[in-house]
Amino acid sequence: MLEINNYNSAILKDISFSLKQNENLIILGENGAGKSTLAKVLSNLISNDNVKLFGENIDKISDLKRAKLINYIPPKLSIFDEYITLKEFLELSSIENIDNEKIEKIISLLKLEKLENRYCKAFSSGEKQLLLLASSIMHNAQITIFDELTANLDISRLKEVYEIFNSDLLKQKIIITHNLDLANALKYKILFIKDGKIEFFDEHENFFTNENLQKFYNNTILKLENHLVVNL
Ligand SMILES: Nc1ncnc2c1ncn2[C@@H]1O[C@H](COP(=O)(O)OP(=O)(O)OP(=O)(O)O)[C@@H](O)[C@H]1O
Repeated sequence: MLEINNYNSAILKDISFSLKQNENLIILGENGAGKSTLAKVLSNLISNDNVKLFGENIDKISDLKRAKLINYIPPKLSIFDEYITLKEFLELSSIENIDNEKIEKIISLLKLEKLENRYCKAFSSGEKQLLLLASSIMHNAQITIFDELTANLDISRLKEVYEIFNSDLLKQKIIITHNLDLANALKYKILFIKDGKIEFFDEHENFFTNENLQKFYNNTILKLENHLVVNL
């Protein structure tokens, strides 16, 4: 259960909504709308007393407990140790004991065997995003927020990530994306933010109507069969 009440800042305006336990969410909105800022507020990277996690005020929860409850995955991997390998990164992603069997399973699931003992700093953008996904599965928080995880993934990787999002491998998920086809296929609840304000918060089927696509995307999106494509 996640709740935010009347959050205001220079960027976000009167933000209130709640998610039930295990209810997943997609956050949409144009560049600069406030999506990443909202994610940082929800995970207390921007500290506040407007968010409640499972009934408790986020700023009153200990760091360890908060890490178990919510995990923000940023758009880009930051490496503080240039000699850290993928396997070592995954070992550090566990909150509790290091589970080597789980690490091997995740490496195999995401087909990362070739990268296992290589230094993360040299990974391509897409490989770094797969590492972030693997790390989030190791961390296994109650709620994971992905900020543009799929931005650099090729089509077959995108499909694999879609399947992971569609499975129960991760618990509750909040996904920030510009990929409307992914948002449409996942069928999560939708939150659309514009200029720091929530313009839409409801079920998926009420968002992806031709009327809304016109309203929120100014005729730049076409619905072809059940897919959304950019009208170039
Ligand atoms: N630390 C900051 N100080 C000042 N302005 C900021 C700061 N962080 C973000 N902003 C501004 O707040 C607005 C919202 O930024 P945010 O990163 O939340 O947008 P976004 O919706 O995630 O965009 P994008 O889709 O481009 O990633 C932008 O105009 C941005 O320039």
